[in-house]
Amino acid sequence: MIDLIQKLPKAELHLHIEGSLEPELMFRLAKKNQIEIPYKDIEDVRNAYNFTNLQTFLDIYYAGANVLITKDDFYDLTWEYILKCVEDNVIHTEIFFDPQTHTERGVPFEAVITGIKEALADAKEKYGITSCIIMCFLRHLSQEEAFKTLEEAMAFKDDIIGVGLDSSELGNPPSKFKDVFKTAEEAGFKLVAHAGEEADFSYIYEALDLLNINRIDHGVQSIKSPELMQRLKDEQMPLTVCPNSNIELKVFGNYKEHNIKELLDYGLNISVNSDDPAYFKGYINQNFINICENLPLTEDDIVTLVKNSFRSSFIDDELKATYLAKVDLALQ
Ligand code: HPA
Ligand SMILES: [Zn+2]
Repeated sequence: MIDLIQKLPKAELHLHIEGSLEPELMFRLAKKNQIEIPYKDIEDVRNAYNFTNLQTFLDIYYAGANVLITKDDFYDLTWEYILKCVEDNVIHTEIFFDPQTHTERGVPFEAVITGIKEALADAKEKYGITSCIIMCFLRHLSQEEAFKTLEEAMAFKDDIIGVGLDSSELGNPPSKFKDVFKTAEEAGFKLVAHAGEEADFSYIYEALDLLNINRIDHGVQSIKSPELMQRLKDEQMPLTVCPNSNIELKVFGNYKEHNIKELLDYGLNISVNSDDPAYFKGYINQNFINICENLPLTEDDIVTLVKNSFRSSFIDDELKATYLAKVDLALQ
């Protein structure tokens, strides 16, 4: 099974670039930029990555992002993630970034997007890896602030395929961002949102009905509503599931309790993703390995999960067909 996971080309659809900041790079950038971080060494960092829920993770994740200052820092961050894509056979990736985490600290929007974009252009040239960029609004901030961020993003519209919604879910429902998502939709952005990660399935209904999203990030709480399950199946609405994240943030007690096999068996459009791999003990292949070792997934299930990742991506139909053919070729 591990062989199969390794050899299949994959797409990743749920990856926060700030969540791919490995402790080694964090230390290097902290030193270069003279930013204080609350860790004495790498082991100290790893010990701190012991989360009890989403918020305890986010506090540490935002603190880590403070070391990112210049365009080159964002380039290096993105390039290191690309090297992991090469290792794990990810041939297409749709990455999230959180501009407000950086602009709030005085880092220009342009430095963030340009650093990411240049690394992705080099990834295409050197490795043939294709990519898109999705800008997320921080849901613990106001809709007004999201509107300001959207306005800033308009200067880089050609570089950003869609908008998303992340950060502290509980108490910040999709309805809070209804107007800004409508404006983003009218401007031609694709729409995604984290929903039903920690909060109940009513957040998934809101994301579908009020934000009109194209994909749900996480969505694992949908299992609590038979009616929602039927709808997600009928619409083949993609759910970008992140197993390691769900275990590290205690959404499920352990891998054996994860519901990905049930969601898949029901007929939902599920893909596997790494979310914040530097914080959650592994990149995409490790996510596949962890679920395979703990759940009765078959080889056909793995192929379905991988094919779903391409089917649910924002690439055009021709490239989708090319990539799906590559999956079939790898199976021969
Ligand atoms: O899993 C997540 N959920 C919400 N916000 C996030 N920001 C990074 N990762 C996450
Ligand atoms: Zn996420």
